[in-house]
Amino acid sequence: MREYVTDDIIYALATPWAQSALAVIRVSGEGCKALLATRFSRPKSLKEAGNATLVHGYLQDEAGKKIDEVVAAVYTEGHGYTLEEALEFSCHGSLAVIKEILSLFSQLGMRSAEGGEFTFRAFLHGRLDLTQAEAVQELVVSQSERSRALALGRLEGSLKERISSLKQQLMQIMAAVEVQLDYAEDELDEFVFPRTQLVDLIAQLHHLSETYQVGKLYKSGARIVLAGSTNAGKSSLFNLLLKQERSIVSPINGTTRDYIEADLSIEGIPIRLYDTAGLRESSDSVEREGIKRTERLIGQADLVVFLVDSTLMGHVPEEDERTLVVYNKSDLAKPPKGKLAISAQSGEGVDRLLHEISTRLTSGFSVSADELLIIESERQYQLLNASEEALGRALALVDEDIPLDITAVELGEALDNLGQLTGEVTPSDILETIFSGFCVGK
Ligand SMILES: Nc1nc2c(c(=O)[nH]1)N(C=O)[C@@H](CNc1ccc(C(=O)N[C@@H](CCC(=O)O)C(=O)O)cc1)CN2
Ligand SMILES: Nc1nc2c(ncn2[C@@H]2O[C@H](COP(=O)(O)OP(=O)(O)OP(=O)(O)O)[C@@H](O)[C@H]2O)c(=O)[nH]1
Ligand SMILES: [Mg+2]
Repeated sequence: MREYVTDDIIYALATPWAQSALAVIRVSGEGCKALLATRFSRPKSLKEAGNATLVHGYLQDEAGKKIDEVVAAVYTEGHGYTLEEALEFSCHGSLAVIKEILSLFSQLGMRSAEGGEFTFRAFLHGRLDLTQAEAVQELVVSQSERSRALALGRLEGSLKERISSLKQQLMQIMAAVEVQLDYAEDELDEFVFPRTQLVDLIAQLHHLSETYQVGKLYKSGARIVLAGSTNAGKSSLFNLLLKQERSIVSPINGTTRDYIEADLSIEGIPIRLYDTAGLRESSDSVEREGIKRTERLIGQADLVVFLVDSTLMGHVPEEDERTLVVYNKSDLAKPPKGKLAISAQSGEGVDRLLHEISTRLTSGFSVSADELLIIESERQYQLLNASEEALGRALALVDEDIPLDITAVELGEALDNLGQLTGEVTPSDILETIFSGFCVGK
């Protein structure tokens, strides 16, 4: 993998490659103001502009031909997102304009940025630690109100602060051990290992790493399959949830053949929802293939919403943690008492169903889904686990009265893992992997 060079001038389109009202092209690196002043209609204004100022003018080519009328936002060194001297050009969002400006920038000898390179520089110059840098991308890709709010919290440093507190506690334990190792035993009062603190620290680490279950759900979402006999109302419910007539609804049994999928969000959880072919014995080979696919989807689902037609009842499967039985057509027939009932026609009971779905998906978590600090990065999860495991080993060593210097090694490893989390001791190839997953221009 290519190492990021960090002392040159980089540029990138920060908005989509598409026609729009405005487009933003950002530039970062020492000397970018003076360099771009050579292609700006008001070179002196740009060169001398102070931090956080806007300069209006034209970008023009070497021959002085105007490319576009733009507004340049100016950041001086020590300011702005990257903490480097930087510029942002807001131009007209035409593909022709964007192409010409990018080609102008390339001719000037600046380098087109790799994914995540602006954020990498922000990290390098200390604006963000690694948990905050990861939160930037998590914020960019967040799709629900909740994952947005959680990512913003991490960007503001909620996770960084929590890790810092955990590190502080660990270092206190390590300091006590060091004192004991550094001085001969007879110089000290009898040493008591701070066992309670260590046990407590392990519990805190465990709690934080367990929030990944929730984070993963809000980030990657869940697959929900609507299943049931033909005519139970699966397609009607599918359309109702999507607020759109996506799937064909008809009183004919076996209307849906191939499954249909769509995305929605239920109480902040991203959901991929499947409408499937109704289950019944069929002599039609096409329908049988559809039913086979339904069965395959059921096998892969995080949750199966099994619809039962209350007017017919028919086959009702066992409820389990992956299967939610729902009685439809409550407007026509009374469903059994105490069971979840809806009318996909009138919408009655659907809010309760949505809430039940969200409860099901978050049940079994050892931390509350309402937790304010939640991690969603697998990297962070693994480092927290590694740290927790090292502390677990340290505790076992203490309890077996093994010499303290061996315990100290485990404590050191736990600290090292926390350091990798925030990026103090993260090898450069790992950093590259993290940042290269970001959007270009971020
Ligand atoms: N135009 C623009 N919008 C953006 C960004 C950006 O880089 N440019 N961001 C990035 O992707 C995010 C915001 N991040 C930023 C962080 C710090 C500063 C900044 O200039 N900080 C000032 C101090 C500000 C203050 O005092 O409140 C500084 O360092 O002097 C700017 C943007 C989202 N919106
Ligand atoms: N009265 C009433 N009719 C409903 C309700 N839900 C669905 N229906 C009707 O039941 C019939 C079957 O509905 P669909 O949504 O096509 O059923 P399905 O489960 O997708 O059926 P297949 O695709 O054949 O498996 C249609 O005529 C719907 O209008 C309901 O809650 N109340
Ligand atoms: Mg259907």
